[in-house]
Amino acid sequence: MQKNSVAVIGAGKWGQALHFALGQKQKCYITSRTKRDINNFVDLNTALSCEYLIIAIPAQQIRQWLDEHFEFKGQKILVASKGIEASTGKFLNEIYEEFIPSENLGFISGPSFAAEVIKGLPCALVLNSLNKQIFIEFEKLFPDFIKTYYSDDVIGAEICGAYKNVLAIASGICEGMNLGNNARVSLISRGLVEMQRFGSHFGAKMETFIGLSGAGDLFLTASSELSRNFRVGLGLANNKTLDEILEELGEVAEGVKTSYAINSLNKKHKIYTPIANEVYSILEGKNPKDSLKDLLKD
Ligand SMILES: NC(=O)C1=CN([C@@H]2O[C@H](COP(=O)(O)OP(=O)(O)OC[C@H]3O[C@@H](n4cnc5c(N)ncnc54)[C@H](OP(=O)(O)O)[C@@H]3O)[C@@H](O)[C@H]2O)C=CC1
Ligand SMILES: O=C(CO)COP(=O)(O)O
Repeated sequence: MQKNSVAVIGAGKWGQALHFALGQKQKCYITSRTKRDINNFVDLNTALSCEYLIIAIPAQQIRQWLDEHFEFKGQKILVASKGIEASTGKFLNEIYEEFIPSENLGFISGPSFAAEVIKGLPCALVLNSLNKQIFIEFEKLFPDFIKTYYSDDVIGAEICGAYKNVLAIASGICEGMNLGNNARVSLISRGLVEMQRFGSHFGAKMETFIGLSGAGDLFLTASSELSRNFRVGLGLANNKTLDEILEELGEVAEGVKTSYAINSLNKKHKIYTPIANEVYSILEGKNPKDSLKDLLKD
């Protein structure tokens, strides 16, 4: 293992933004499935030999990627994805822990559009780990324009990062239906309560939901067309098919698959999640106008 070396795995929008950010203080390698003309782009084996890895591949692809490509050699890992595995309902920390000891793992959360980070605009992130030493070591790698906070509420951060994407779809639908500011903010506020109810079932801490990981990332994603998930909602309200929307997007919108994961988890654990239920039903073909009526009377 190359001591003190840093690599990002996954050169999508977020991977490239993190590569830019981490490249400010030290050399930062990047690798991806598709070769790209980016500074310090290396092959996967070179990246995997680095001591510090930041992994930014979509949630649904993580298990297969870890299974086929990853070998644990003591690397310290920061997970940058946000989502829940649809086929199993597993949170990303649960998947990673099948391959890597939890003391080597950290999870990034908080409001952070890649398009702004890659311009060097200021932002604040939370680095969540059961092992504070992971935070101490990764914190030093981040540039001055990013303020980092520590939390040990890994499950809380995972749930916030995943759930807010589903709520962003709901908010985009609300915007696309021209329901007005009152409706959108009511939806976001009740969404926060719903996300916290879901999270507390799995042992997440209350304070995580009112901080950067919860309210912070939810307010950002559910109120801006910079969000891919919000744009999925706009498309659904405008009667586009999901296939058309995802084709136009050309990037991952994690809230779609995460809606399916939440739908099975809330049925299994009997958690009251009316907004996520309606997003799932709309993805399955329900008319958003009928969802609105049901949400108002429920
Ligand atoms: N964009 C943002 O603002 C933020 C995104 N995130 C999260 O980061 C994650 C990645 O998002 P983002 O980078 O924006 O998504 P993009 O759609 O821009 O990129 C995803 C990248 O993942 C790689 N990839 C896809 N499938 C596989 C696979 N099977 N094996 C290996 N690599 C694969 C692809 O690499 P290749 O092109 O080389 O094939 C692709 O470029 C998501 O979970 C997202 O929610 C979190 C915070 C902010
Ligand atoms: O997670 C994000 C910002 O914090 C990005 O959200 P989208 O994936 O909806 O663009």
